[in-house]
Amino acid sequence: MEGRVFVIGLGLIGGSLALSIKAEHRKAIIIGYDINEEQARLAKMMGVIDECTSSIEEGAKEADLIIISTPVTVAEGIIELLAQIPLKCGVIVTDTGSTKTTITEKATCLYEKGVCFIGGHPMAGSHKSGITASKKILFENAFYLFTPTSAIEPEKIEVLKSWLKGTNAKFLTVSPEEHDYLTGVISHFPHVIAASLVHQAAAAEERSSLVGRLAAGGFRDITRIASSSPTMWRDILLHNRNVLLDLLLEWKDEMQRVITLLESNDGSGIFQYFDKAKKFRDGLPTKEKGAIPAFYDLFVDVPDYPGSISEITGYLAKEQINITNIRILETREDVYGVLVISFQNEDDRTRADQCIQLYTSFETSMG
Ligand SMILES: NC(=O)C1=CN([C@@H]2O[C@H](COP(=O)(O)OP(=O)(O)OC[C@H]3O[C@@H](n4cnc5c(N)ncnc54)[C@H](O)[C@@H]3O)[C@@H](O)[C@H]2O)C=CC1
Ligand SMILES: O=C(O)C(=O)Cc1ccc(O)cc1
Repeated sequence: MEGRVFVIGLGLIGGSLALSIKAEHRKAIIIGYDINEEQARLAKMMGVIDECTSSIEEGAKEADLIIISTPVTVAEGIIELLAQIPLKCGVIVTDTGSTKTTITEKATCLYEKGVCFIGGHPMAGSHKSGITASKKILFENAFYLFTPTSAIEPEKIEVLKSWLKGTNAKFLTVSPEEHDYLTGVISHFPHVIAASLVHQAAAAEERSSLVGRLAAGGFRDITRIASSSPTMWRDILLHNRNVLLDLLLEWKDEMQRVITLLESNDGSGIFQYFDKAKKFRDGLPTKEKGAIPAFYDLFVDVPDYPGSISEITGYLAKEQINITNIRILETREDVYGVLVISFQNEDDRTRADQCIQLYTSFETSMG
């Protein structure tokens, strides 16, 4: 497709979308704006956008597609601003916010002006933020949810999907309310819990300084999302307040059940509690990319690890398999270390597993 795409908010998501749009639509011109001039300067320097603009008014007026990829409460103000300035006839405005009900309500001011707004949420990302974390393949195989109102013509949704084809995401349409409930359960609430686990460990560290050292492995992994942007998550919580308040009350009941099981020394009840959770979790799809990116980790038992690491990375490089992270778990220092190698996707992990098995005699597992 040809035309002008205006991206407002040049962070992880805005940058990644700009890259995937440009990859698919070579002739499109991508214009970017960020309140943080350094982000905008970097975006231009990295070739993520073709041009920078110094105001939303300037960037918006000739745009065929406007993508708002700022924190959600900021997006509300930008929608209001867009409703007050001249826009090109036929323009499509979309956003990438993690919440949809408030934003869709806010966008009424655009519909009233005859401007098409289609709420969007590419459900992939990272705990990292900023333009430097952006990448073209971020949304590959991820769900991309749209929340158009009934007033939106289906052809407009098709045009938006064509613009976003290069994301290689799986497009789905849901209502804004269903969106906020689903993401509340599988994304927003887990972020609250991850932060609360970290708070608990931080408080425990007052009692024993060993907490931090022992938390380095598994605990650090399961609380990774607590390292996400506090600004972004504050805004998400404020937008999805009602869903989260309900979920927190349900969680309190859930914790009360565990307290009761423990107080009554109910071994069979405790077993059931874990067994039911295990069965549900084991039944979750492994090949789908959910809202919270999975860890595509490969565990390799490595004796005498300094030499083994370069050997393994050498084989992976030879097969052109990209590694996103690598670390050692020192379980039994004297005999073995466990090398944990993280990959971008399932395919890379499977290839890496086959590669290591082909070239070495190290034991591997998917964890
Ligand atoms: N981080 C993630 O994993 C995901 C985030 N989202 C949503 O996408 C949106 C963007 O998130 P990220 O890219 O991760 O955040 P980010 O922090 O990487 O980027 C946001 C950018 O917006 C800019 N910004 C803030 N106020 C602005 C304003 N008034 N005008 C112009 N630019 C402004 C910031 O300077 C920053 O560069 C958020 O609404 C978030 O909820 C959606 C999917 C995944
Ligand atoms: O980094 C993670 O695990 C995330 O949770 C990424 C994420 C953040 C916000 C979204 O709306 C969707 C995905």
